[in-house]
Amino acid sequence: MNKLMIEGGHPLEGTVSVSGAKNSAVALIPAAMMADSTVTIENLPDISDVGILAELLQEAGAKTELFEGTLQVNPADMIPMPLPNGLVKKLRASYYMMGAMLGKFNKAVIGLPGGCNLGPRPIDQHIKGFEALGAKVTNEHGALYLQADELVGARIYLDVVSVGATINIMLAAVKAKGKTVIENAAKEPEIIDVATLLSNMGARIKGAGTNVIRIEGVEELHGCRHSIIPDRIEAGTYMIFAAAMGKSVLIDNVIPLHLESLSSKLREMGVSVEAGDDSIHIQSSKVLNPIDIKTLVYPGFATDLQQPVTALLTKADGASMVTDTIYNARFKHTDELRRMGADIKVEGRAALIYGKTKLQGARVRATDLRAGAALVAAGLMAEGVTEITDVHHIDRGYANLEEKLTALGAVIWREELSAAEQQEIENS
Ligand SMILES: CC(=O)N[C@H]1[C@@H](OP(=O)(O)OP(=O)(O)OC[C@H]2O[C@@H](n3ccc(=O)[nH]c3=O)[C@H](O)[C@@H]2O)O[C@H](CO)[C@@H](O)[C@@H]1O
Ligand SMILES: C=C(OP(=O)(O)O)C(=O)O
Repeated sequence: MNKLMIEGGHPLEGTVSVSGAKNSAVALIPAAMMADSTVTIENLPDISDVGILAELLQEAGAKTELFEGTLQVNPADMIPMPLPNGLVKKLRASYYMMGAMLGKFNKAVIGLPGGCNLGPRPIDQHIKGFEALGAKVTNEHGALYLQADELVGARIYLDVVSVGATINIMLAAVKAKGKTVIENAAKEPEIIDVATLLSNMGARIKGAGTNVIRIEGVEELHGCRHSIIPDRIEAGTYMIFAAAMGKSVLIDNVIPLHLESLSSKLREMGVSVEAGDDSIHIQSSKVLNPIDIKTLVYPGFATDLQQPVTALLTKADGASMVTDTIYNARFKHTDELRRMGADIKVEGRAALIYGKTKLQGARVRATDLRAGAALVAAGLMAEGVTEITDVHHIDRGYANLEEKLTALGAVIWREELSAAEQQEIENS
C-alpha cells in the first residue's frame, strides 16, 4: 500500500495535458462487447477502473489488448458469463455490464456495483428500464439476474435524471426490437460519447445530449475505432489546483464548453480563466472571493468537482456555501480538511466554508476518489508536508497524477506505507 506525500507551498506553472474521460471510458469498454468484431478505443486514461473493466471482459471470454492508452476488444468468443462477485465490486461502472450483457445475450448475472461511497446510490431506474424492455430482473444474494426471451423497445421515463441509467438503458436497447424512447434522460457529454461509439458500431440513436433519446433497434453491431473525449472532471480538478496555486497554468486537451459552470464560478472568485479552442488558461489571484455553489446535473456544476472546490474555498476571503443536490453524503472530505485546519461546518446537504485559512500539512485519508482530489488541492496549498493514505481511490480517476503535478512544479511523491502504518489503517 502507498501513501501520497505533498510538500505544500510551491507555485504551479506550465502546461498539463488532460487524459481521456473516466466516465466515458468505463461505459465505452462494456459497449465495445456488443459488437461482433474488434472495437478499438483510443485515448484511454491510465487509471485502475479501465484495467478492471478490461479484465471483466476477459473473464467473459473477450480478447483484449491494452497498450499505451489503446484498447482492442475482440468480443467474438464472449459468453454470458455470470459475474456475481470479485472485480464488479471494485467500481461503480461495472453496472454497465448489465446493460451490455443483457443487450448482447438477453441475459446477465452481475454483482451489485461498488464505487465511491457517497450515501445511497440505488439503481432502481436502471432496473425499471431493463424491465420495460422485457427483462425479468431479480436480486439474489447481492447479484442481479436479468433474463429476457427477447428485448422489445419501449418508452421509458426516468424518475431521476441518471447518467448510469441513461447509458445502461441505451446499451440494452440498441439491439432491442423496434423503437425505444428514453425521456428525462441525462445530458452529460459522456452520454454523447457512448452514443457516438454505438452509432459507429451501427446502432441508430438520436438525441443523445438532450433529455429525449430515441433508439431504433438494429440486428447487428460491428467493430470500429473510437477516440474518447477529454476528462472534464480531471480538467476541472487541474483548474482548481491552478486557481489554488497557479502562477500561469495551461490546461490542454479540453473541451472548454464542458467546463463552463466551473469557469464562471472561478471567475466569480477573481481567477483569470481564458478559454482557447481546446485549452483553458488559468492565472490565480492573490485575493479569492467567497462564492456559493450548488451542484446540479449537466450542464450545471458537477458534483464530482464539489469536493476539490471545497478545498479551494478555504483560501477565499470570507464564507462560502457549497450545496450538493445530487448526493446526500458527499462531505467526508471535510473531516479530513478540518485536520488540516479548515473551518468547515456541514449542515444537511450543505458545507459552510469559513475562509481564509492557512492550511497545515497533516496525515489524512482519501475516503473516496474526489475526496482524494480535494486533499491533493489542500496539500498543494498547505504549509509543510501532507500525507494522504487510501490512494487507491485517487488511482481510480487520475492518470499519472504525480508526473503531471511534478511537471507543473509541485513537490509530490509516493511512499510505501510501513507495516505499522498499514496496521493503524486496518484498525481505524
Ligand atoms: C461511472 C460514472 O459515470 N459515475 C458518475 C455518474 O454516477 P451514476 O451514474 O452512478 O450517477 P447517477 O447520475 O445515476 O446518479 C444521480 C442521482 O440519481 C440517483 N439515482 C440514480 C440511479 C437510480 O437508478 N436511482 C437513483 O435514485 C443517485 O442516487 C444520485 O442521487 O454520475 C454521477 C453524477 O453526475 C457522478 O458523480 C459519477 O462520477
Ligand atoms: C463518483 C465518481 O465515480 P464513480 O461513480 O465511478 O464511483 C467520480 O468519478 O467522482
